[in-house]
Amino acid sequence: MSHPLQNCSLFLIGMMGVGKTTVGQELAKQLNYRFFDTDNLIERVAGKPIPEIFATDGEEAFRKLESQVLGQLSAQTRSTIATGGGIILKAENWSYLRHGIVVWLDIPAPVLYHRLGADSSRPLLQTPDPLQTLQELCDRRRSLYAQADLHLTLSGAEPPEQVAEQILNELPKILKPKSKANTHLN
Ligand SMILES: Nc1ncnc2c1ncn2[C@@H]1O[C@H](COP(=O)(O)OP(=O)(O)OP(=O)(O)O)[C@@H](O)[C@H]1O
Ligand SMILES: O=C(O)C1=C[C@@H](O)[C@@H](O)[C@H](O)C1
Ligand SMILES: [Mg+2]
Repeated sequence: MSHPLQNCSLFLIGMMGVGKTTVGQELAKQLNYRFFDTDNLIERVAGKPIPEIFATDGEEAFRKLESQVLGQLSAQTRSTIATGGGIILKAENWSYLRHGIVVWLDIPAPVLYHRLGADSSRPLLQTPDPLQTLQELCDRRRSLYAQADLHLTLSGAEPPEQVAEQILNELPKILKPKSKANTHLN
């Protein structure tokens, strides 16, 4: 039976710690899709971990690599792609994200803080008050994340399998009305 996705790729966006990597892997398993992670590919291209890229080359250089990696991935079909939390910052990146369906995972900042704990692999959170930084980043980025095709508001208590199922259940709602709406327009 063909899935309504029709081989289209899924891009997961959202703040660091929302579970883009974890849920992306689960979705790939359920859909029999390939899985890619921009953060992981950036580290492979640069030959060093993200905190080191930020420390030695700067955020600007990281963002450049991020766009390059996303541009290459946008040519892929049948893939779930976990993106970095800041992928939504550049307009250029949206032209790549629009090659697939964009899903925003949205979890309150305090839950993200609890999840990430003392994880030092997120350079933007190396501040005196990481919870406040997370909250400010969430607030500043909200209108950009909101450009996604699908918005999942989660409490953070849902296991990854359930989040993946919820995405798959909601996809037909955003895929079908599009063609129906077009028919109504004629
Ligand atoms: N649904 C979930 N329930 C509980 N814990 C989760 C869930 N999803 C992810 N986690 C945990 O939260 C942490 C962050 O998850 P993950 O790395 O998938 O987030 P991310 O969105 O990819 O973050 P980043 O943008 O920094 O790459 C991990 O420790 C992961 O095991
Ligand atoms: O939110 C962000 O800007 C980031 C999130 C991570 O996924 C990494 O891409 C990097 O740490 C930057
Ligand atoms: Mg990730």
